[in-house]
Amino acid sequence: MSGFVYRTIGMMSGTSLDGVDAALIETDGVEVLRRGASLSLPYPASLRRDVYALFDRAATLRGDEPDLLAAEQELTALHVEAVRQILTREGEADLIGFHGQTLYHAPDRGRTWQIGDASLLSRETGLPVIHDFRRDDVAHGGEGAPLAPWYHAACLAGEAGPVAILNIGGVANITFVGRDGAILAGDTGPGNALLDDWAFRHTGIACDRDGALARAGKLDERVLSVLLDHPFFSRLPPKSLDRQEFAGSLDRISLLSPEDGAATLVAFTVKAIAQTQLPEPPRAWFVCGGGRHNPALMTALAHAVPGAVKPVEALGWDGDMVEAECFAFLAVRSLRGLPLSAPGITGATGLFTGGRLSCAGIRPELLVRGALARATGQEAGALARD
Ligand SMILES: Nc1ncnc2c1ncn2[C@@H]1O[C@H](COP(=O)(O)OP(=O)(O)OP(=O)(O)O)[C@@H](O)[C@H]1O
Ligand SMILES: CC(=O)N[C@H]1[C@@H]2OC[C@@H](O2)[C@@H](O)[C@@H]1O[C@H](C)C(=O)O
Repeated sequence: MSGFVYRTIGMMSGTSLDGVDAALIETDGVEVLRRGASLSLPYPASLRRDVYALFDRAATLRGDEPDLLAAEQELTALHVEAVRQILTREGEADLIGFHGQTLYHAPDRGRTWQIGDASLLSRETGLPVIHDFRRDDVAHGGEGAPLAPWYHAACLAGEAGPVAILNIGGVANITFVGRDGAILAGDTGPGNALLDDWAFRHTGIACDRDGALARAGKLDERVLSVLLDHPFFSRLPPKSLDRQEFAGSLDRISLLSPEDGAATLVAFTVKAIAQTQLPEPPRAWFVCGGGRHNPALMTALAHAVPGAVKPVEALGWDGDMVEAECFAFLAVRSLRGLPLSAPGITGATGLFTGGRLSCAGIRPELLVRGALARATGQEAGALARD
């Protein structure tokens, strides 16, 4: 253990817009000592609709539009509720890592934007909140994503490379760990987001549950090659995506039946993963994120890549909570000034820390004591534990 151990609640609301995942871990930002309570709170359908509508205008939003602020308040309130429920089960915590909802991600334009009111979250919970994890990385020439490789690598400690951790969320991303422990990471392409949108369009259900549509359909090779004809796929990792980057793909499959369209989208996600250029083929692929619940995706993946394909539960992890736990871990790294950026992970020009601290909810005397503790060489965790 290299420092003070923090009981930290991490929260992620991912690109699938399915809701907020929250998990408490005990960590010093280098190792994970304990995984505690976790939960998911679904977005109400109206909030999902409201955020979805914001995606379409994200590039031109200023940040003070009433509908944007209303969505931000509502999703922050859901995070406050998630913290309350975790605290009911865990008693106390030191810190919150708050990812927020990515609205817009364009590192090539120097922007990545996660909405969520960290100051309100801190006031409502009385805890310090680390947020805005991606901005500094972009400022240092990085992609701003993925950041989870830090957590994947910490949890993999002792597992011999070459292995891959594959997250299939709304977007899919990979962490490759070589024999020598070197990490190469990046988004691979679409995950479930297109399939969710397609399923919703045809069935009114928010995802292709258990791959039912895709398993009844046939992949259209010609359409698949059109989908794969996108400049993102000729880039080498590290690289990242905005959720909406491939939204136009749905127009390209619009003439297919619901089943064939779903089968083609599954093949799109899987082919994009399989063709990602890695230093050597992983001997095992451990899959986390909601996509591992889709048997159509998992079966297609097992056929498309060399090496074993298993859910991360094979490593003893909870594949639905990896990202929430990750933002708890990264919050502690941020508090301690440890790196969140690295050239092999995000393409940043060096090792840099990131994230912002909101202490709006902390009693002033604790802040003063926290500052004193830091000045005398103790760690800031003393601040919230007091
Ligand atoms: N039983 C299931 N059958 C099919 N798909 C499922 C099932 N359960 C979950 N999913 C998929 O998983 C998605 C949610 O995955 P997850 O929570 O990992 O995404 P996210 O965290 O929002 O995304 P990201 O990692 O891109 O931020 C759902 O939108 C759905 O597509
Ligand atoms: C900009 C943004 O929010 N990116 C997400 C998204 O969801 C999956 C993939 O795209 C990944 O790059 C990232 O999230 C995870 C938690 C990450 O940063 O590792």
